[in-house]
Amino acid sequence: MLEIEQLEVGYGESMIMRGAALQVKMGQVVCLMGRNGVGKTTLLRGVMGLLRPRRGSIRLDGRDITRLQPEERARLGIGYVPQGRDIFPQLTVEENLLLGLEATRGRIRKLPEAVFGMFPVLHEMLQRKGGDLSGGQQQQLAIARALVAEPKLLLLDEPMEGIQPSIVMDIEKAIESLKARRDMAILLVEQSLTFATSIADYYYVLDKGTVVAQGSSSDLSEDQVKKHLVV
Ligand SMILES: Nc1ncnc2c1ncn2[C@@H]1O[C@H](COP(=O)(O)OP(=O)(O)OP(=O)(O)O)[C@@H](O)[C@H]1O
Repeated sequence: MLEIEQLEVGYGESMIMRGAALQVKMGQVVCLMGRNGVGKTTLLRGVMGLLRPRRGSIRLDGRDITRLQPEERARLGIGYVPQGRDIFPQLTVEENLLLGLEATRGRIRKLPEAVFGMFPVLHEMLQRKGGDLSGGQQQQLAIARALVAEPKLLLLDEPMEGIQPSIVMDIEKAIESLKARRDMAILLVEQSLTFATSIADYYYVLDKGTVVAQGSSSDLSEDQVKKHLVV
């Protein structure tokens, strides 16, 4: 459903990704790994259209989206949860979630109940300001805001980073339940070997602007992690 070929993307003249190729199939959870600064976030931003690629192509369900604007990609069903719980602290939880519906341009008008099934705390805190939530709750809100638009491809940038263990478990469960539905593909940046081997189907390791290792997550071994990921 997502096919990236020979992608070159970066900032100004500095190309961070230099020929990355990867695929995510419908129903799969694919884990993007690599040392700090190798360009995992840059790749996700390229897929969302926040950075314009210099070369290469990005296809969604066979359609070339390489030149489309982020809003158009959102409308085609890409949801993006950036690193660092990018929610609006002054708006209520409900208002934050309603903003997530904007991407659908009226296709979905009501917040889907399934999101509250996944993160019940958000239902309890609907009228609270986003800024009053704990870090982990804000991350749940950021994920829920992407989910209300019912994306078919969800991009998650280190959703578990710096979050208390109980909420990490909730987020892992949410990802598992999304995977079980088999109507969504998930591409996420995550460094935890346990997560990669337990929930993800496939992994890619990035280094020096390209993919240096990939395979089925069940084959991901500690040796490979040491070889590619430990500084
Ligand atoms: N706005 C920017 N302008 C210029 N260079 C940038 C910008 N953002 C990131 N970079 C550079 O791009 C490179 C890749 O950064 P990126 O955030 O994609 O890496 P990452 O693999 O996601 O790292 P981390 O795990 O630390 O988040 C880094 O060298 C970084 O300094």
